[in-house]
Amino acid sequence: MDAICSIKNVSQSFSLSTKKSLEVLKNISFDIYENEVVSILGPSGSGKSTLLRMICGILKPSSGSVFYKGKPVVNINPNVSMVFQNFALLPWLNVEENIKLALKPLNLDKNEVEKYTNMVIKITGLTGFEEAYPKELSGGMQQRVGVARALAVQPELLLMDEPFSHVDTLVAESLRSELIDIWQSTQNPKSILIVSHDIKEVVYLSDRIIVLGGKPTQIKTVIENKLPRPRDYRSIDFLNMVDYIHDIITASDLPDIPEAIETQRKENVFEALPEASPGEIVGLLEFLDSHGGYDDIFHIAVELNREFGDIIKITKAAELLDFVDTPRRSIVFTTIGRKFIESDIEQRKQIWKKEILDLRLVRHLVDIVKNSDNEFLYKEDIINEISNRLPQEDPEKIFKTFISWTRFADLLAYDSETEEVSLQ
Ligand SMILES: Nc1ncnc2c1ncn2[C@@H]1O[C@H](COP(=O)(O)OP(=O)(O)OP(=O)(O)O)[C@@H](O)[C@H]1O
Repeated sequence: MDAICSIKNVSQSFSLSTKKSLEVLKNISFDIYENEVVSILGPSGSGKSTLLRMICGILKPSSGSVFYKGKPVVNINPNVSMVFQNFALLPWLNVEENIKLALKPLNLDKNEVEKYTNMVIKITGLTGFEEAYPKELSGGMQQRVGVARALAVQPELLLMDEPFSHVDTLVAESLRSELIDIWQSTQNPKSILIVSHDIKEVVYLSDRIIVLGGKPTQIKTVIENKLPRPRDYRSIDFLNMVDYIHDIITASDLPDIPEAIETQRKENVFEALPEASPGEIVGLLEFLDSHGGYDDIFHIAVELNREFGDIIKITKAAELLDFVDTPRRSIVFTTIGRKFIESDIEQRKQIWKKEILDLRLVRHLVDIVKNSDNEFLYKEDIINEISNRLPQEDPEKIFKTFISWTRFADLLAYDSETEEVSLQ
C-alpha cells in the first residue's frame, strides 16, 4: 500500500535571539497510510506542532522532505485540514458562518456550500446551534465547531493538534468516540494524524503510536495498537497498553541507572535544568511524604491531576537535586530528600542552596554573576552562556528554572523590568 503522506529524514532548527540555532527535530521519518489513525506522542516542547506545520506546508523543514502522495509538499497542502487545541474560531461569526469561511477558498457554488455545511453540522452534533456565537458555547461545543470546520473541506488527512486538551475529561471522551464514529462511517477524513501528550487519548484513538523523545527530538519507538474498536478506557487490555507506554516513556526519560547522575557529577558535565519550579518540586516531596515516602509515578500524576510528562519533569528535577531516587516506576526519598522535607523553611533553603550549588551549571552561572564588575549581569549574558554550554537546550527555559531555583535559595535576584540578574 502506498503512503498518503511520508515524512522523510526531517530535521528542524530554529534561530534563537542569541544568533545560535536550536535543533528541535532530528531525522524524523514515518508514513501515514489510508484509513488509519496515527498519533504522535511527545512531551511539551518536543516539536509536535512543528511537525504538523510541515505537513500542512506552512513550514519548510531545515532538511529532509514531506511528501504527499509521492509529491514534495512545498506550498499549503490542500488535502489536509487542521483542528487546533484552542479552537481558533472567529468570535464575530456564528457557527454556520465559521464553517462556511473554511469553504471559501474552494470557490464552491452556493448549493454545495450549503450541502457541505449542513452535512458537517449534522455529523458533529451541532444541529440547532447554527446561529450561536462561539462565546455562547461550552468548550466541548466550540471544539465540535472546530472539527466541523476542518471536515467541511472534505480533507483526506485530518491533522489534530491536542484537540481535546482544553475540554473536560468526560466531554473529551465523548468527542473522541464521536470522531472515531465519523471517521469509520463517512470516510471523511480518510486518515487522521493527531498529536498529543495524553497516553489514554492516543491508545483510544490510534492504530499506530509514534513516541517522540530525546534532545533534539527523535522517534523513540512506534507502537502498533491492535485493540478492537470500540475501545473501552477501563478494559484490562486498554489499561495494559497504557501501562506499557508509560513504561517505555519512564525507561527513556528516567533511566533506572542510579549511578547516572553521580557519573554526570563526577565528570563535571553541565546538566540541563528540567523545567520545574521549587514550588512544584516541594509539592512533589510533600505528596511523597504524605504517602509514606514511596509512590508509583503514574499514581502521583493521577492524584495530583497533572500531565504525566509534567510529573516526569518534576521528578527529574528532584532526582537531579538528590532528593529522590526512581527505581523502576516509583519515586522514593533519598536521605537528603527525607531531611529536606522534615526541615523548617530556613533549613530547607540551606539544603536547597547546597544541592543546587552541587550542579555544575548553577555553580558556574552564579560564579560569573559574582565575578562580574558590578555583581550583576543581564539576562542576555546568562542566556548566551547557557547556549554555549548546552547548545541542544532551549536557553530561555533553562534560564527560567535557574532564576527560580537561585531565588528560592536566596542566592540571586532577577528584575524582569531591567532584565538584571544580581546577588541577593
Ligand atoms: N518559530 C520558532 N522560532 C523559534 N523556536 C521555535 C519556533 N517554533 C517552535 N519553536 C521551539 O521549538 C520547540 C518545539 O515547539 P513545538 O510547539 O513544535 O512543540 P510541541 O511539542 O508542539 O509543544 P506543546 O505541546 O507545548 O505545544 C519549542 O522549544 C519551541 O519554543
